[in-house]
Amino acid sequence: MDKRELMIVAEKAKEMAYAPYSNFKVGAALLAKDGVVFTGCNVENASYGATCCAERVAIFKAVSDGYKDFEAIAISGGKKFTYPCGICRQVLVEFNPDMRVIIGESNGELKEYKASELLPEFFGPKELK
Ligand SMILES: O=c1ccn([C@H]2C[C@H](O)[C@@H](CO)O2)c(=O)[nH]1
Ligand SMILES: [Zn+2]
Repeated sequence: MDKRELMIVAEKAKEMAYAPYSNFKVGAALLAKDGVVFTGCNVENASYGATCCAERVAIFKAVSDGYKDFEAIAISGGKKFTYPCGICRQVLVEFNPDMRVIIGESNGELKEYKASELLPEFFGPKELK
């Protein structure tokens, strides 16, 4: 699956977002190394801090289904590029600092980063060994 196809899956996942407070819907599509794709959407809560971002929903779904090796994640949010928040960046580098992070604009333009580029000098699993 190429990055444009992965972004289309993320756009579709965004339709499931539960975002009655921010009205900012986000979808994510996470590509595992064996080709399986997991989706996520943001899930908000009346107790705002209980909200979970689309990216983490996708990662946690995948991990709970036994997947830990991820190749790429596409994120679809607003009209402009929606970058993952700090907490999600931390969760992405945990599993693969080289994971490709694909973000897009409504005009179809895509940008791609490595997860570690978005969180330089991160605290990770190696610190606890
Ligand atoms: O990359 C992002 C940025 C924001 N959000 C969600 C969290 C919250 O529900 C809403 C507004 O911050 O967007 C995500 O899911 N992913
Ligand atoms: Zn986040």
